Amino acid sequence: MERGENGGLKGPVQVTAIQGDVTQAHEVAAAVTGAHVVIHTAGLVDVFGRASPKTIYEVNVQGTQNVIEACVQAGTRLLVYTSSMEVVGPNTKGHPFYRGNEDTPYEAVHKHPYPCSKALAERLVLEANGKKVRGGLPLVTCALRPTGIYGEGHQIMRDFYRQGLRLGGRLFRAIPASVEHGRVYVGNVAWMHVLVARELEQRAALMGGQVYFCYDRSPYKSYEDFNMEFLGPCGLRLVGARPLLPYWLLVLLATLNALLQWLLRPLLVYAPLLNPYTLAVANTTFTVSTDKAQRHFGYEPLFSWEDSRTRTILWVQASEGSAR
Ligand SMILES: NC(=O)C1=CN([C@@H]2O[C@H](COP(=O)(O)OP(=O)(O)OC[C@H]3O[C@@H](n4cnc5c(N)ncnc54)[C@H](O)[C@@H]3O)[C@@H](O)[C@H]2O)C=CC1
Ligand SMILES: C[C@@H](CO)CCC[C@@H](C)[C@H]1CC[C@H]2[C@@H]3[C@H](O)CC4=CC(=O)CC[C@]4(C)[C@H]3CC[C@]12C
Repeated sequence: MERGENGGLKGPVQVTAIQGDVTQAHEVAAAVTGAHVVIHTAGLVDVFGRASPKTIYEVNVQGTQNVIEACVQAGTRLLVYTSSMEVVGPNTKGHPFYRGNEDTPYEAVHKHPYPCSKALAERLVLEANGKKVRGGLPLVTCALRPTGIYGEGHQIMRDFYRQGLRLGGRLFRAIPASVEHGRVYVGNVAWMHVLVARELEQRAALMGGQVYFCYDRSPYKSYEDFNMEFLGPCGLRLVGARPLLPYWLLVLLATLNALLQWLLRPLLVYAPLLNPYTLAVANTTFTVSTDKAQRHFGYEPLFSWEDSRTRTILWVQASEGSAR
């Protein structure tokens, strides 16, 4: 094997897939045994009410506890956790987080099961830093907090695309263009995980117990305007310079959806995109501006904004066939 541009090994890599459920401690233990470093990215991402709060807790919190325990038992010293911007905010009060970094003071108050579970899991991971693993050496942990991830495989983007096609090539603006969202390309999120996994052992004193936002050079835009960077070249247009519906009406619709979800629960899972939580997140500015990952372990985005955009557009276009 030879060395690539970034100093990493280049060439064929052997991967062994082991399927398992993070809520089952023995399955996690079997997967972790013999590993030098663990990247724990499994999670139940549900802000739509598809899964129960109990299931979200079991997967995201209990599952993470199982991963930590497995590292301790197996003597695995290095653990990288995929956390989320959601452990910080937007909070229930709708306070904007504008160009914030890892040290920006912010009142992180949550009620929704998903951010609550991610916050609890992140705390478990950070508190486990320094814990003795089998053999007596200390565990070194850190948590990465991606902002909204986009790229190939982004299901919500595909849903918006299909909805736009059904509406004759149009989407209707619901959120003011002035509400900005931090977004990060999936390839850069993955790259940051690889770098952390590579550097954590050598830089344990600096990186152990730390959190890092996952960021790149994707532009700050509203959720809808950002999606149009990809959906526009695929033939859709966003109608309205301002939201077409007044905010109070969106709140009413979101509340009705939540009520319907509750009423229909015994019969079926009604989980539309719009609910009071997703509306609040979409309608609150949350943007990150930091260089902590660059300072601590030399992170630079592997994919430029232009590459990330092109790759995502190609993926949306490729999904067109299956959309009709
Ligand atoms: N999608 C986003 O915008 C963001 C996601 N994240 C985090 O990134 C991670 C990956 O999320 P996505 O790729 O978006 O979601 P995803 O749903 O595509 O991936 C989650 C993965 O976890 C696996 N998983 C779920 N329950 C499991 C269980 N009980 N045992 C083992 N594996 C299980 C799923 O099979 C899936 O492969 C999650 O931890 C999520 O919280 C963080 C910030 C933003
Ligand atoms: C009101 C609608 C009008 O078009 C738009 C609704 C969009 C929402 C479904 C999304 C807006 C913001 C998204 C969340 C954000 O990117 C942060 C996230 C981080 C995570 O860790 C998981 C996913 C998510 C909560 C993401 C989910 C979808 C939105 C709420």
